This record gives sequence, C-alpha cells and structure tokens, in this order.
Amino acid sequence: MIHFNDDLLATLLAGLPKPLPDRIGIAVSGGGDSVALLHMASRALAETGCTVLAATVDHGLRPEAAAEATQVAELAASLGIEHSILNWQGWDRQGNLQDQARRARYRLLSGWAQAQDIPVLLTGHTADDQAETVLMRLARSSGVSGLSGMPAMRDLGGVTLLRPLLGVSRKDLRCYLRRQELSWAEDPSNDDTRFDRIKARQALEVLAPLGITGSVLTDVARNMAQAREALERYAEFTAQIALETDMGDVLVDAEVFAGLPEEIRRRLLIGAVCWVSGEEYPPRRAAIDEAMGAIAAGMGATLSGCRILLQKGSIRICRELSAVENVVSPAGEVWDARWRVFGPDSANAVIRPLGEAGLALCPDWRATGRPHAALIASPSVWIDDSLVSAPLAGFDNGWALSLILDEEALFNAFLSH
Ligand SMILES: Nc1ncnc2c1ncn2[C@@H]1O[C@H](COP(=O)(O)OP(=O)(O)OP(=O)(O)O)[C@@H](O)[C@H]1O
Repeated sequence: MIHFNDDLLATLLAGLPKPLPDRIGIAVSGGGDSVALLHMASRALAETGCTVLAATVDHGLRPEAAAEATQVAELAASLGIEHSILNWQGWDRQGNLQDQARRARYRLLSGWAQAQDIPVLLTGHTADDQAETVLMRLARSSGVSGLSGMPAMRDLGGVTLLRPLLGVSRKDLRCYLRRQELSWAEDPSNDDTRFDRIKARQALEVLAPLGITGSVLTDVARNMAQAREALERYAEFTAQIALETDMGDVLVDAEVFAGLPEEIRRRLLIGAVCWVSGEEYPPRRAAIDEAMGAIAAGMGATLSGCRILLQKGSIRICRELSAVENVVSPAGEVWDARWRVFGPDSANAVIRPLGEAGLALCPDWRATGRPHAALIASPSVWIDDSLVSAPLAGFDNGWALSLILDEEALFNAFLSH
C-alpha cells in the first residue's frame, strides 16, 4: 500500500517544474480525479516550501454544485489549504453550454491564479481522459496535433497549466481515494450518453479485444506529440524566413510558401490568421483547406475574420471589413484588440473601420502601397459623420496609431509552450 501511494506521489512530483514555484494552484471540481490530486499535492508538497491553494468553479448549472464546492472547501480546510469558490453566472442560454462553461471555467481559474500570484495551476486530467480525447479526435479526422491529445503543459493567460496525472489511470486514482478514505462527488453527466466523451468511454470497452485500449491510445498521443513538436519547430523555423508583419498585416513570401509541404503551409496560414484576427482557436479544417485551395489556384480568400490577398511575390493576410464593421471604441482606447489611435482632440472622437465611404475621402491612399481591402478594414477616427483621420490610408491629420499586437507572438505561436 505504501509503495502504491509513494509511486503516485512520485509521478505527481515528476510532472511539476523544478525548482518548485513558491505557490501552486489546484483546480478541483469535486470529482474523484481532482480530489485525489488535491490530496496528493498536499502530501507531496508538504515541507517543500511550496504553498498549495485550490479553487472550485461553481457554474450554477446543477442544484448540487454549490454543496459539492463546499465539500471541496471542507476537504481543503482539513488539509490546511486555502480554497476559493469561483462563481460563473455568464450563460446567456444560447450556444453550446458545455463549450461556454468550459471556456468560462478556464477564464475564471486563470484570473484567480493571476490574482493570487500563482504561476502554476494543476488539473486532474487522467490517462483515461487522454485516451477518450484521442478517440474523439479520430472521429473528427484530426491531424498530428489533434491526435497528440491534451498537452501536459500549456499557457493559460500567463499562468502555466499543468496536467501531471495524464499518465495515471482513473482506476489508480479511485484506489488512492478509497485507501485514503476520501469521498468525492460523481458527476451525473458521467452516465449521460449524449456526451461524446461518455460514448468514447463506452466505445473503449468494445475496442479492447482489438487491442485498442486506453494505454495504447495514450501511447499514440505520446508518439504524435513528438511528431507535433518536430512539425512545430519546422513551422517556426520557416515562419522566420517566410513571414513578416506589416502594420498589423502578415506578408507571406509566395515563392517560399508554394515550395513548402502542405502541413507546414497550413500551419503558417493558421498562425497568420490567428495573429491578425486575435482568434484563440484555429479555423475549421475544411475552411483552411478551402483557403489553401484558393491560394494554390491564384485566388484570394477569406478565413476567420481575415482577407487573404495575393499580391506580386507575396500573400497578404489582413483584417476583413465584415469582421470589424461594428467595432467602435472611443479614441485613445484599444480598437479591435489591436490598435490604439492617439490624436490632438479626443473628445467625441471614435475609432471605427474606415470602410468604402471613408476610403473615398482619402485621396492619397494609393500612394501608401496598401491594398484597398486592407485599408477599408483599418482604423479611422470619426467625429459624428466626419472623417478626422485615417493614418494607414495616408490621411493622418495630426493623429498617430500604434499596434498593440506583439510581433514576436506571431512567431512564438508556432510552438506550443
Ligand atoms: N468546476 C471545476 N472547478 C475547478 N476545476 C475543474 C472544474 N471542472 C473541471 N476542473 C478541472 O479540470 C479537470 C478535468 O475535468 P473535466 O474533464 O471535467 O474538465 P474539462 O475542462 O472539460 O477538460 P477538457 O480540458 O478536457 O475539456 C479536473 O480534474 C479539474 O482539475
């Protein structure tokens, strides 16, 4: 019994950064995996000088959720761990609830970690979660990145998210819980076969005689993660050669691009559109492939709020007017999460996209060398219906603008951290 527990604690410690940070946060849902993680962390980190803190998100979606969060608080208190309950009230009763709740959960947890000065946050994802993820991604025809499953480490808004139990089975964690006489909450959705994850869990039982087991799928994920790393480095290396930024747009060297393997072209395109649009998630595979086909055929395309324009010798990726048409902010404030515009008289002035009508008021726009499609989506200053300034279109009128996007981020994004 001692060996079993010691092995688990050693596995946990092996998955943590060295040297240990001063503070580590644990995301505890109240389910078995994260309750075990909380208990293991309190044991493994005792007397290391690293303070453990915990948080539970109450999504307010199930009547039992508040009681479950309180139970976690009690367990944390019994272990001498400071615990916070983070409430989510943001569901607008539209769209995909699971997806919104998940995004909100990560947002709340990273906000909590930042406010508490916690650099590293742990979640209780297990080897079973990983196997189910790989199986679900097979069903989505995922490529190398998707089939590499969940990374053991990723950045979450400046906080490092770690999944130190990805190599540990749910069964072993249940065994740990029972031996420690710990109780946990069973999520009722675990039996709900409307969810793909639950279907995947059941499918794994059927696939076992074929040798497609949870541990085989986690091996596949590990192999794919190595292949992914190689592709990421190739893409990052190529990006340094083939990409440059131009006032919020990305220019891709068309000749270099055309000579690259399709997988690397796809990665460059995703990196460029995500940087320009500020989108966290890549576009759908079908949309990317359609845009790649259009580029290969010598045509422009739109993708994820961006225009892709073919120019002499380069491919320009710029903002698409329809994606920012209704984006308006007071002068001096950030516009489109990308620009800040400064000027002599900011009172009553607003920033909005220049648009066709605005561009018609900028007689010198052609001299800027920027394409029409890029300029109509560029920031401009208006007071009521009068155009005051359009700096990128050659009409600054005493105003200046600065790009708040980090140009290095374009290149760094090719590597998962
Ligand atoms: N309500 C919650 N409060 C705090 N942490 C949570 C909560 N729900 C999930 N977690 C954390 O996330 C881990 C995984 O849980 P679950 O698989 O339900 O979450 P998920 O965020 O949907 O996972 P994925 O990242 O695969 O989508 C848990 O072990 C726990 O660490």
